[in-house]
Amino acid sequence: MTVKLGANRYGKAETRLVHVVRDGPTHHVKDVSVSIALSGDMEAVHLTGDNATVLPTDTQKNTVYAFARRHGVGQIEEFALLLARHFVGSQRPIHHARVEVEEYGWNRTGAHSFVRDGGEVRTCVVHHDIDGRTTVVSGLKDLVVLNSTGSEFHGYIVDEYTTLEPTTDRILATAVAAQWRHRADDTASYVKVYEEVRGALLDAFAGTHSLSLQQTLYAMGERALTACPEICEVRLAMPNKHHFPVDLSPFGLDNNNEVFFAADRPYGLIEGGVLREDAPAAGFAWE
Ligand SMILES: O=c1[nH]c(=O)c2[nH]c(=O)[nH]c2[nH]1
Repeated sequence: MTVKLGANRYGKAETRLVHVVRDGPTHHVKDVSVSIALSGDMEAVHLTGDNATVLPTDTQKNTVYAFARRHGVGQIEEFALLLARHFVGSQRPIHHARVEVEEYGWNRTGAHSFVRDGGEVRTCVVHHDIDGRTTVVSGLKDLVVLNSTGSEFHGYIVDEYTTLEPTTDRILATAVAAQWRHRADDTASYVKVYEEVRGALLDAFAGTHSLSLQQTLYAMGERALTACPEICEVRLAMPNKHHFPVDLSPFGLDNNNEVFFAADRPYGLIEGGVLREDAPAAGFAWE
């Protein structure tokens, strides 16, 4: 039987880059996912394992981060063109580059605070029993927020397995899942409460200089309870969406907290409730 190599391509998929442009206290963020597929003289690597024409996918990923530092991201079409031309122009065996970029939009909620466009889900869970007892819990999930500064994390336990470096300036990002228990089932407008809680959560996230996501969580719950007399308890679940500064020193570039790898997993998961001292018993509200 004779066979031959068919169509092929290879590259680094879904490099998650967050680029923070610091314009004094006002920051701008570009949040993109870059997928590269290269093709060309790739017979030998497939047939004999000779890697002489292979630009490693790891290098492709590094190029994305280095180009962000060097040129900025700008319009995604321009960034994609820059990368595609670079790969084909700099490596003779590479004849074709496909560069796909997805950009995730962020709306400003403060000088260095942002909320992700759309995607947020409104929720509720109601119980009612034969004895006439009723509970209403409303909520939201997938409310993705980011502070590009104003977040520190240090002073934690250090044991023989700790490698995390303390930081006084990191990105703090999370997808907020919040649920709030209505004091009674006579809330006049659930939409109004929703808008107020959402606003309070966003304000507290943007306005809290954070020493931990736990502290920010508590501030958000407290702000929601202060803003809305109709509710008596807030429960929050917030994944710590880690953003790691990329080490660009091997490419002769500095990284002043501007170019980040946005990791999707694993993530810290911070959960907690805040309730009024005089909150009525929850009963089956959270079941
Ligand atoms: O805000 C944080 N809380 C933690 O408990 C934690 N743990 C960790 O590794 N990073 C962080 N960040």
